Amino acid sequence: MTPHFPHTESASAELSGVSLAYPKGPAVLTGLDWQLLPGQVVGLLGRNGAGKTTLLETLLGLREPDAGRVQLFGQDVAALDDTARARIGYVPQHSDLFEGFTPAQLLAYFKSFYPRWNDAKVEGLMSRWDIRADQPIRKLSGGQKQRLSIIRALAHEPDLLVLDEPVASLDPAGRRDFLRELVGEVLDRGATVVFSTHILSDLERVAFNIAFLAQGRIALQAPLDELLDQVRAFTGSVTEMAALMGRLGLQPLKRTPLEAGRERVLARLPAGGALPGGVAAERLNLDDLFTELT
Ligand SMILES: Nc1ncnc2c1ncn2[C@@H]1O[C@H](COP(=O)(O)OP(=O)(O)OP(=O)(O)O)[C@@H](O)[C@H]1O
Repeated sequence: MTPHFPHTESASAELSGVSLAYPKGPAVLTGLDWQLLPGQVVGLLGRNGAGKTTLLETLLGLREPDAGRVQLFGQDVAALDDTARARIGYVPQHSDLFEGFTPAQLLAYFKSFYPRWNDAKVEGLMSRWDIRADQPIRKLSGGQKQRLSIIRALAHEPDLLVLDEPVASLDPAGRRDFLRELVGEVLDRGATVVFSTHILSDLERVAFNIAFLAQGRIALQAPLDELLDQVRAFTGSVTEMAALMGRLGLQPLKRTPLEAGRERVLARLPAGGALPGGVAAERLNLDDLFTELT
């Protein structure tokens, strides 16, 4: 189920024509367009090195693109005012928490920066996620540090929450609880949550939007249940495939040449669209989609 929020609200994040290459390095983002709306939970999928971290850092204004425009809450990311800044929460892939602080000291420190801070939420999560507030952070396990970093990012109730591989060091129970919390954020307040992950099964638990990053662009973004329902693989000769795509009015998402002049074409049927009789097509699961689209 996709929650609906008023259309008048502007995108939480909007990237247009964003390109970025590292000095002497590869082109990572190549004319990328992306829009994140209030009320969306978006899982960002891409292979190792596809540029997920680079994309999230660029979205947050931590990296300056070579070309294109990044706007958060309708403001240019390079010139965000303090109010807009306070609406962002970020959990980097490797959090640098102050190891000598206790969690209580760390949270008190961050609290001082934000006009809004939900103490009840912090206390609830600290006890549910089993983090002692009064021992030095360096004594926490990797998973506990990651949870603390997530609590820090949720505490000021951000309208845009960006998490880079947040579940990597959480155990399966921790991941499930964490995902529930994320979805709660969205349903409660219409926040936007975007996170990168490699763990496909996590995405299957909740009706997330999935964005596939490949060749420097968002190849496709849609609610997972729609993708599983609508994306099909067709196989036939190149001429048959071209005729079929034309007849059905479909845009190929991916074409893979096969032997003997045949090809496999991935395309997305329109919502509620049915295939005409006699046309065979294969459904894909999330693993297949990941392999084909990233
Ligand atoms: N600081 C940097 N300088 C030069 N090249 C970089 C830098 N950071 C990343 N890269 C390169 O840019 C590409 C994208 O890296 P990035 O970390 O954004 O990918 P990713 O999708 O997050 O990868 P992973 O899933 O492995 O975390 C890679 O080829 C990487 O080697």
